[in-house]
Amino acid sequence: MKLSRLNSLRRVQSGELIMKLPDDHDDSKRPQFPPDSTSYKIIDEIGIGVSAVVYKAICIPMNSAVVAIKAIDLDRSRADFDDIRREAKILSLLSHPNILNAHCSFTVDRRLWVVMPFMSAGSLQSIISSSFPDGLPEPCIAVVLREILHALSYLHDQGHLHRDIKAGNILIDSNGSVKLADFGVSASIFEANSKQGVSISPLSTSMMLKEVAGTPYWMAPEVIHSHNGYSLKADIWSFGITALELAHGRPPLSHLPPSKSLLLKITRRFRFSDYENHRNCKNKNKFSKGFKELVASCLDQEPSRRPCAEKLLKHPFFKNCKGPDLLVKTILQGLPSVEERFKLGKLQRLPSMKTEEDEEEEELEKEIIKQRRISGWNFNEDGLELDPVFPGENCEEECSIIEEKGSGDLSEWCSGMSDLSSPVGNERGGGGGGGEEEVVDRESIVGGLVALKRSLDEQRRAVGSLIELIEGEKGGEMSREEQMGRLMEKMTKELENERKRNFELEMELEFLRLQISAAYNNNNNNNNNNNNNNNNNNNNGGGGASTAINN
Ligand SMILES: Nc1ncnc2c1ncn2[C@@H]1O[C@H](COP(=O)(O)OP(=O)(O)OP(=O)(O)O)[C@@H](O)[C@H]1O
Repeated sequence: MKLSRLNSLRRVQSGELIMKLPDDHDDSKRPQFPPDSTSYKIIDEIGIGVSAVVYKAICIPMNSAVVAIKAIDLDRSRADFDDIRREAKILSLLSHPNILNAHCSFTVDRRLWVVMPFMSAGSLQSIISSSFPDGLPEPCIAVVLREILHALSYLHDQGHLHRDIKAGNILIDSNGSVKLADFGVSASIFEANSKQGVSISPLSTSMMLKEVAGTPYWMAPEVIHSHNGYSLKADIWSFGITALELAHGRPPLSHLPPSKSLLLKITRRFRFSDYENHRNCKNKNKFSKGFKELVASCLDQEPSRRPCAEKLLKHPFFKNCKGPDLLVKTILQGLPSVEERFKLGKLQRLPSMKTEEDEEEEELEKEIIKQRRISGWNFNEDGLELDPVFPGENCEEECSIIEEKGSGDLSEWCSGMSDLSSPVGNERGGGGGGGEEEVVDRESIVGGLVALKRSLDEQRRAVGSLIELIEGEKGGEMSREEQMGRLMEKMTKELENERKRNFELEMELEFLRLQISAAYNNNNNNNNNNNNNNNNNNNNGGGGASTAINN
């Protein structure tokens, strides 16, 4: 999911938008791919996102060169027309071996087709989810991270933020070359500041962006909640999260829905300094000290303390880093093709494919949730993970719970909400009694709602299985096309529901944001009133103060 301005694409008509995106500054050097759909023949589907489908295709007039086409549904896309134009402009000015440029793009009906070089191994995210669910070997992570740092160093030098660094946007070719892709939410710091009327100097720390953009699990805390905005170092945070994603096979907090992970980042601080408490965790020797240090430096809460890409490239972690052919030998050999992986992944995503193990895991998770409330998050350098902290518990117990099952559900949300509803009173020693009662009340209500939601989910799943069963019985008579059609219909519905849910969660988040600012405003007003009272009392002499307090 990407957060960006809501779309205003209704005015885009077929054929209205045609852009050429040179992959080299010198137009004469590069092949000109035709910007019309009849020149391309789609071979296979290789990926699907929230608002786009990616195809493997050939370009007939270009000697049937293999390409990838990302077909973005303009009605569903959250990016607006200006964003798309800006992405095209940014891409056309960039030229780096670790950045994937598009050949050209144009509209076909209500879709924007972006024609790109085909990276035959697909994204690292798809590689990991199909063949390395527990993460990549460290020497391979080093190769990938170094190549991405080269891309970032180049981008940042030009004043651009990528704003969506993650394994899903890192593509690998058959020769092991690594490229950063998807500049859909990228931004130019110069552009943003000239829009805001700020005078520009490339080294100025005042070059700040304010728009919330990116994918929640990878977003830097300052992107979500800073009043001053954020800058290039937001990409360094996402780079650190990507390093964890490559190491563990998933980003931290990904067991929570995206909006909850955002909320936790707003309400909690990841305190790196506390990691010493977690020395006893398992897996502590899985990663080198150099790797842990590199990641820790990128995940510093304070953006200015995070090293820039150029400096990270000099980190000792990269000292013995191998070339991209290591990826060919270690990762690509025997890897199913991107098309095969996509088809397999599609089947695995079907609800009926839920295994008994998954269900057991859910049960255990529910049990843990009943017993635990999370009071914070720590970056655990040894375990290389963001760990939840449970109040008054020792590390070993925490770690075993985290490692067994992860954690989190609406009870965390609830504990987050209790803090949100009274942040000022709790933190500043004011507020008085009643807070605890409110938390308990809220918890029991949320507990009830959680139970209700689960029971509805269970029923939904049961009905789903029933439908599957009935469809399965008919399956013998159905042609393969019919079956695929039904499957597509079902998946489209699921996707639509997911989009609705995400939208609702975003609305909830917005509501909570408003609550926070209202709470702060109230508190400021109260403080002002108290100050005024104190001033009045001081003017009236010592006796007046006690009268005001008693009242
Ligand atoms: N140029 C390409 N060459 C080969 N495979 C590609 C190419 N572009 C995308 N893919 C494949 O298609 C998948 C989906 O691409 P897409 O850009 O929609 O993914 P995403 O970044 O995971 O989604 P989103 O942008 O919605 O967050 C990728 O995971 C990758 O495997």
